[in-house]
Amino acid sequence: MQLIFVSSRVMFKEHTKQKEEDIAVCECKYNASVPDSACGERCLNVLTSTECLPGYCPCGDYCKNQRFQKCEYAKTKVFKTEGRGWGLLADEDIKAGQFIIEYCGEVIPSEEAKRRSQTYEAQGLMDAYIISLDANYFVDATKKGSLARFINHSCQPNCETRKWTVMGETRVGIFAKQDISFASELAYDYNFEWYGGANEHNHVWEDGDERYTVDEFPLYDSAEDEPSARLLERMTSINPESIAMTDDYSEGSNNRLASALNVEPLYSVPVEAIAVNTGKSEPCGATKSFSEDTQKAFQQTNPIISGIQSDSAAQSFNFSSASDSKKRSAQHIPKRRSKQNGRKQFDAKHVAKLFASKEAQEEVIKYEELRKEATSKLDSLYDEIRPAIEEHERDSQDSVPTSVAEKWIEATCSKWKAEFDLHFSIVKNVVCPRQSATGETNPPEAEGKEDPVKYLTI
Ligand SMILES: C[S@@+](CC[C@H](N)C(=O)[O-])C[C@H]1O[C@@H](n2cnc3c(N)ncnc32)[C@H](O)[C@@H]1O
Repeated sequence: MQLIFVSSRVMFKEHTKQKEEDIAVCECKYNASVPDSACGERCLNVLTSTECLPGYCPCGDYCKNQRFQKCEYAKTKVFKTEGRGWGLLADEDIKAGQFIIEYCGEVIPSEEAKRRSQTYEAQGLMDAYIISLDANYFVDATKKGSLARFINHSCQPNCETRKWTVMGETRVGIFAKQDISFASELAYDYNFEWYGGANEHNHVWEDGDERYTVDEFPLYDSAEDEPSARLLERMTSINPESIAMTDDYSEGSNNRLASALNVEPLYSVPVEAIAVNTGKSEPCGATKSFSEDTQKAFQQTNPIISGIQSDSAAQSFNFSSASDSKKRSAQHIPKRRSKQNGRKQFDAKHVAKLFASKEAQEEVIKYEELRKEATSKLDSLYDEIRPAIEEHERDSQDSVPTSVAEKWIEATCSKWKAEFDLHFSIVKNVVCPRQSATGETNPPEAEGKEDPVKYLTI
């Protein structure tokens, strides 16, 4: 399996041989009477989520810190769930913290992930199998992957994803969050609650897609990080379109089944060998079907699973993987900003002149000023927090400090609000025109006799 995994990397990403001086060598000494001595919890490499390299670890063959390399997986089995397509269950008792399986697939750069996600979406594939790996790469388990691709989402998961450095490269593993008993369904939190719903704009694949208005919008990682009700209220009231959800989720199940059967596993388990547990109801309750909203949110997004939860993310905000493709790349941030700046703008002063009433003109100009102010505040805030964002890029971590993310949300919301107010004011004055002093509803001197109504489409 490892070989295939590596070869799949070669398709898009050269496997770079680690330089000798970059290899992390721990200081453990194997002691037969202390089993944990050979790279257990206190091993320096384990503490930094880095696997020891065979031939370099002082504990030699006793080293216990090569789980990805040696594919030390727990026993698992694919089964048919009710309403969630295929799922994966524990085929033995699993201990809390235990490495269960690596999330294998084709390692592809973000541009390729973007292209594929669009293709899968166009093909009607509703299941999401693409997850972010690091700043620039994604793992696509749609066509080739390990059994980890069958693990479903749960908001009360018994597993979690963790990133490890193995031979100098980042890899993603599924780990038990708690003791898991035999026959329990495995599940982790896809962490997408902000992905497909209110933050559908984080589906930022389309460079030319002007539907989405927010750049570098930090996402919340866990319940502890929930934004204040005030912010949420502002976000949803300002951009109601972004939470509009459509489509019926149930249609996805056929595609799910087809895709499960078409899968080309990297794993050596033939698909026919998959145990199909049709008669059984949900084995453990760890995974519930998505709520209606979540299902719709899922369907609305392209097939990309949201970000991998990093160990350190507990008190931090998390960028979603979908948005990661752009957000995480240092080159992308300025590019996106210039795109944002180059977005079709309109001249509010010119629009204001089209109104007959002085009050209407003043109101539009006032809101235009407020919009400019909010935009420039957001721009200067960007410069202020840029080091933190870039640090995040370098680390390839999923998190930026909460304080930075909060500031960003606040400023972004203010900008949204200012834009909304401006647009609202124009629409209101077009729909309910105030009369000018001369009793006219349109300005006699309107340049070129433009129709103000056309600005409604701006
Ligand atoms: C990584 S796949 C998981 C395996 C998938 N169930 C299958 O049959 O191949 C992710 C997809 O499974 C479905 N899924 C995952 N968790 C779910 C849940 N709790 N309820 C409903 N569908 C779920 C969604 O379609 C999602 O895009």
